[in-house]
Amino acid sequence: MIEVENLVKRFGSTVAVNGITFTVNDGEIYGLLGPNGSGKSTTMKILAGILAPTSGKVLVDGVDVSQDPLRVKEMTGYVPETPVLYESLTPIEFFNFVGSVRRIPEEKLQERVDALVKAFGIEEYLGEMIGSLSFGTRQKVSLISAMLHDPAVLILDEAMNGLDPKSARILRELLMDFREDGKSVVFSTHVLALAEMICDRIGVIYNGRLIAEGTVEQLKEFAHEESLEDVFLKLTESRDEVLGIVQALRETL
Ligand SMILES: Nc1ncnc2c1ncn2[C@@H]1O[C@H](COP(=O)(O)OP(=O)(O)OP(=O)(O)O)[C@@H](O)[C@H]1O
Repeated sequence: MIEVENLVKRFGSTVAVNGITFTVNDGEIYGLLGPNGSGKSTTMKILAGILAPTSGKVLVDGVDVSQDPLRVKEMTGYVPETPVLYESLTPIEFFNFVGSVRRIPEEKLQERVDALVKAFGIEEYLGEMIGSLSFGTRQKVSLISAMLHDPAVLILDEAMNGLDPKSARILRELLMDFREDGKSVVFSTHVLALAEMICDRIGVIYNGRLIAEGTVEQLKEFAHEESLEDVFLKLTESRDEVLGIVQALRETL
């Protein structure tokens, strides 16, 4: 379970996260939606113990991320928006490195590496340097490394980026199993159809604030709209702007 209370993050004069409160229950996939620069990645980095909040509280299974970020990192698997990987290692060397840092018993590590590598179909790249791999394959390496220690919580920042349809489906199925096992997932995406498909609840972030929260049906009701896209555009005050831009383009082109 993840409890976020009145979270604030400032970078100098920029308020990236401005008093966000939400809870992700055990066995729940929580989607974070919001326009570019609205504060999703910053929020997720704080949840993962990567970034310290300016103020507010984050508890992961009752552990305060400000007081014990190491414990939170042990419980959490985090996939950043841009994979941070060692370019000169091969995937297998990287998985072994992650295994030793996370102190995963040898046998368990081997078992999980084998299963996840097979699931994402990257067997043929295990001996290549990570720096030489395609974007999608690097994303798979990042995903696998985040799941090796069987975390109780997964923080996935646009994790479907670059995945082909087969791998995207496999990740979706894995997330369903994750939910079934009572774990918590925070999932950001710009692909609204994907959010609709996998998220139990969605929080809409705009200008660092959580402006709406609920199931897709609740959000549609709240915004009096029929599609999640219209809900999103209305809540983030983008719809009139989109119409204006399209109109101007039509007149010009
Ligand atoms: N390290 C940093 N230093 C200064 N400003 C930052 C830093 N990280 C993020 N910001 C700013 O904080 C705000 C929120 O950024 P964030 O990356 O959290 O947005 P986002 O919702 O994840 O955007 P996107 O959808 O484009 O990934 C932006 O104004 C961004 O420029």
